[in-house]
Amino acid sequence: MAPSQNSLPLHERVWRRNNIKRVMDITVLFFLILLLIYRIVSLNNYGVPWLIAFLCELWLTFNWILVISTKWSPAQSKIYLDRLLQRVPELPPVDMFVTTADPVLEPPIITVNTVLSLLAVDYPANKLACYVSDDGCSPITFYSLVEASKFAKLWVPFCKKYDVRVRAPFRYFSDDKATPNGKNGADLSEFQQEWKTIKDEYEHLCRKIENAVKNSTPFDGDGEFAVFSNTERKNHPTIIKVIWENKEGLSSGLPHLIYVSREKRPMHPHLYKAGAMNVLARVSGVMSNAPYMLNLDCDMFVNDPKIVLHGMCILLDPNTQKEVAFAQCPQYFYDGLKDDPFGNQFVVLFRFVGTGLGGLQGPIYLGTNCFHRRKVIYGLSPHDLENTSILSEKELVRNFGSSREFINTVALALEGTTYAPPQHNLSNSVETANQVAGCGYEHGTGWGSQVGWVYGSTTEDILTGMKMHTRGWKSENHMPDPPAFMGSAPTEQPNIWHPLSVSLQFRQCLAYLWFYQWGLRAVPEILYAALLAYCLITNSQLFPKDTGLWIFAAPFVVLHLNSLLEYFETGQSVRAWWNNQRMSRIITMNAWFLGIFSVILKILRISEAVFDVTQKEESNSGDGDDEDAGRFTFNESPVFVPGTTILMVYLIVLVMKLLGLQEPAKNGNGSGPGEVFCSLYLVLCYWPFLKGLFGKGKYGIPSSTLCKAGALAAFFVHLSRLI
Ligand SMILES: O=c1ccn([C@@H]2O[C@H](COP(=O)(O)OP(=O)(O)O[C@H]3O[C@H](CO)[C@@H](O)[C@H](O)[C@H]3O)[C@@H](O)[C@H]2O)c(=O)[nH]1
Ligand SMILES: [Mn+2]
Repeated sequence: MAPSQNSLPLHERVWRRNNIKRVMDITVLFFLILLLIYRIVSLNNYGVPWLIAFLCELWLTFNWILVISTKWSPAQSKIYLDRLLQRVPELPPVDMFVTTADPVLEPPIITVNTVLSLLAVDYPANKLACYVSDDGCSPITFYSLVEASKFAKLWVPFCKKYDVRVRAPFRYFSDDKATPNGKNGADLSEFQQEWKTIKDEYEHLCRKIENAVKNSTPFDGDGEFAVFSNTERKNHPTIIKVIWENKEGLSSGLPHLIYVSREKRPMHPHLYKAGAMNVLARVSGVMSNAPYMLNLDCDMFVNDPKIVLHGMCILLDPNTQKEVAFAQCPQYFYDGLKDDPFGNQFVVLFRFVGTGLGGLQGPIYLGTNCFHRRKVIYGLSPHDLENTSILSEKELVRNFGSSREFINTVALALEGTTYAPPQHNLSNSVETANQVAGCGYEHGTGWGSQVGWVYGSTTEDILTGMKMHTRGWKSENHMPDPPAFMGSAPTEQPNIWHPLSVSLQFRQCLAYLWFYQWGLRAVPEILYAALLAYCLITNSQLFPKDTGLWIFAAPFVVLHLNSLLEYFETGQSVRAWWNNQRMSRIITMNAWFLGIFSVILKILRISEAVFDVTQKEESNSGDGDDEDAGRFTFNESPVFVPGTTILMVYLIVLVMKLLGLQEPAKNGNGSGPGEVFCSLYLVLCYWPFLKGLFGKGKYGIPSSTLCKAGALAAFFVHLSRLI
């Protein structure tokens, strides 16, 4: 019997065939095991260096097993939008969150674009509310949003009328061609007329915001902005402003827009983004209490206007209601530099590890581009769903805090019986919202541990997602083409010191490090590099010279071929592959290596973690002919010391080898082609540093770094000759 229309799923997991990849992966594993056996068998002849090499290779093999297991059965979700539209008579409300933290590092115009792209999504506007959390407590950000909401009254109808795809105006207008999206059969000249008007309006908006940024104190004591006077970023009361309310509840109108700056007091912990998200959860709870949430960082924008509908296909599917906690879209960046010189695009990572996780319990939560269920954020686990008895009043207060009004909305959200938001207008709930956004509200409650975004790490996203997974929820990948969301690509080289200078808890750190397959690999990688240099200096062997050498060459070749194929499969160039290959060596041996250090310092309580917000840029010039765009820049940060040291050691070693300055080999076992090849490979990886040795200004390695690295390198060479 054919399934009735109503039992057809709204979404499905589609498994990808990947037998060729499996064969390749297993081949690599086979060679790695062969190599380990070879090492053990011949250990007696070579002593300690081979033992260390064996341990490093053991680690690599272990890591590889983890990788294979993650990638083994990739799956992706396929959604059926038409079924959703036919079947679901009433779409549920969705609350959309944007976080921003610093009006300087995160220019308001970027946040404005994120917000505009959200306000313009294809979804009944009376079901949407957009909340912007501003940890910068900036009147300029507020002002920009007020102005943006005025512009939105033109922008949103324009987008919908002409079915504009990219609804972030700075991206839309970066393409100078005024061509409509076709289908609507619109009158071309009418379109061009409107296009021109809207473009002018957008430029006007940009100018207003720029001016506000320039004259930084124009708002003192002035009406709406009075609340911002006498505030400091880290010391101010809660500020909540309803910038726009869709009072008539028009589905074709504009979604609500609410500005939220949570209370900050010097003695209260800031709790970073997780703190901001939890305040957003509560504030939206008392205002619109939508059963679903979408959250975006301020530098992401909607790239597919149907994305909220997509998200609902996954979360409303009757088959997943009891299983899927969240739907995660990848974090792609537009306008990355050609061939990804800094290896920060992660296309291959999302494609292979992302889909791999998609075939397991589901992708990790990336902190942005994600749809959540409110009740899961509130700590519900799948088996609580059967268990209809809802938490007692006392338990609710213990977990969620003492606001009665808020507790009532929590009870509704947990029951999930009704979509209906509280029937009142938003301004009536501002007072309660102020209360639940206070910095003392969470004291003694379950926020940050039992409920909400998890505290204790600035990678709150991974922890929060992990918590849901450990409660038994699944998650789904959603990777439409074109991508659902795009971010402003860091066109600078990544601030490679940043990832681990944040406060990671150790176990969380392990999970995080493993996931990106860098992290702890810094230790064996640095060891291996040191060992190789040592062997060349002392003219001893790390690799066999006879036919045994192929046992080492084979996994090296297959491993590289394997990853090269992944780049081809995702439509990238050899160059992009090599850049990423190189960057992963550099990042591992520099940033992660120092990161491990900082974690150790943190464990020993010697240093406190710091968190800085990543600099965001509004770039829309993707021109690849800017020669310096892909060039590495250096500064005096300690992060460049290990890399410079390694490069210097290898240059010394290669010169020694060339000039025959090595010690005479003991019993004829001198270093040979294997060692030389690997050294050349490493120098090639460090090419940007080599250029840095000769570069000028910010493109050159500063002399203090050169001195430190030089001293370390000389010390290393000397030490190697001693032992
Ligand atoms: O105290 C803070 C710090 C940050 N943010 C916001 O958090 C977001 C992410 O911060 P960003 O500096 O962009 O960090 P990234 O390292 O680029 O972010 C990645 O890593 C974070 C931590 O794992 C995730 O939360 C993000 O979603 C993910 O994009 C931004 O919107 C910030 O405005 C706050 O609201 N309050
Ligand atoms: Mn970011």
